[in-house]
Amino acid sequence: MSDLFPVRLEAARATRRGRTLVGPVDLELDGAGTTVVIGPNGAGKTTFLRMLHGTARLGGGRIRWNCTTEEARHHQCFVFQQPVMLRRTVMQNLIYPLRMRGMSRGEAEDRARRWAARVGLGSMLTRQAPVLSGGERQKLALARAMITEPKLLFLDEPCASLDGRAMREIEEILQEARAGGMRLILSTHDMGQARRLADEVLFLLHGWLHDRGAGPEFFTQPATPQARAFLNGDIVE
Ligand SMILES: Nc1ncnc2c1ncn2[C@@H]1O[C@H](COP(=O)(O)OP(=O)(O)OP(=O)(O)O)[C@@H](O)[C@H]1O
Repeated sequence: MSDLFPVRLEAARATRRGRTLVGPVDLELDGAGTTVVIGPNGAGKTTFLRMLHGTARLGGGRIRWNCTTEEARHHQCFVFQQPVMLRRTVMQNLIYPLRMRGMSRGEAEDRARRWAARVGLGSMLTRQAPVLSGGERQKLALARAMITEPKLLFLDEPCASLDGRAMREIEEILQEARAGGMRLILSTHDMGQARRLADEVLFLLHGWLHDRGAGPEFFTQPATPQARAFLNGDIVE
């Protein structure tokens, strides 16, 4: 299997009913670290992630992975802001993607136990997923995505419904995954989280990639006045 990266977006546009929601975007992303996508409400962060993942309609331009699109999709997972759960137990939710990939039940259950413990759901394996709290569901969604060891993980506002402690736990898991070589692309409204996690920042505004920078520098020296205003907490129009 060739690596997924670099991935190149060439005038890529996400459209819906003839309307451009994001783009055109020209961008090359390489294969290491964490890219954090920020921007005001409605700027297009979710749509941008979905366009890269292949679940938002590409209305123009191209996205070229360093392998076939099929291979690239096979090695990536997406954690949605409102995770969709099977109406089954935590254990069944965790083993499902592994069983789909042909893993034996015993091996899948072992791995599910390890991951449940890792995200703090070790005592909830027999609980029905729909009765979990928002934060627990978010952790289950993360574990269910990471359990398949994707090379690339998209996360849309992964900590939106979490308290401080849960957020720290999730960030630790993400940092570990990154250290282990998993490529992360995530959106967040939380600038503290963006600073803690970002190797690279993409700033979107009105569907445009407005600014881009390496993590630490972006936060101290954003290139555009709009990004500066956004980081200052001003209203950006
Ligand atoms: N399915 C859809 N149909 C029509 N318009 C859509 C659809 N999904 C998103 N949009 C529009 O596309 C634009 C970008 O939305 P998107 O959810 O990607 O932004 P966002 O930056 O993730 O927003 P937020 O921070 O509020 O989650 C918005 O104007 C939104 O209303």
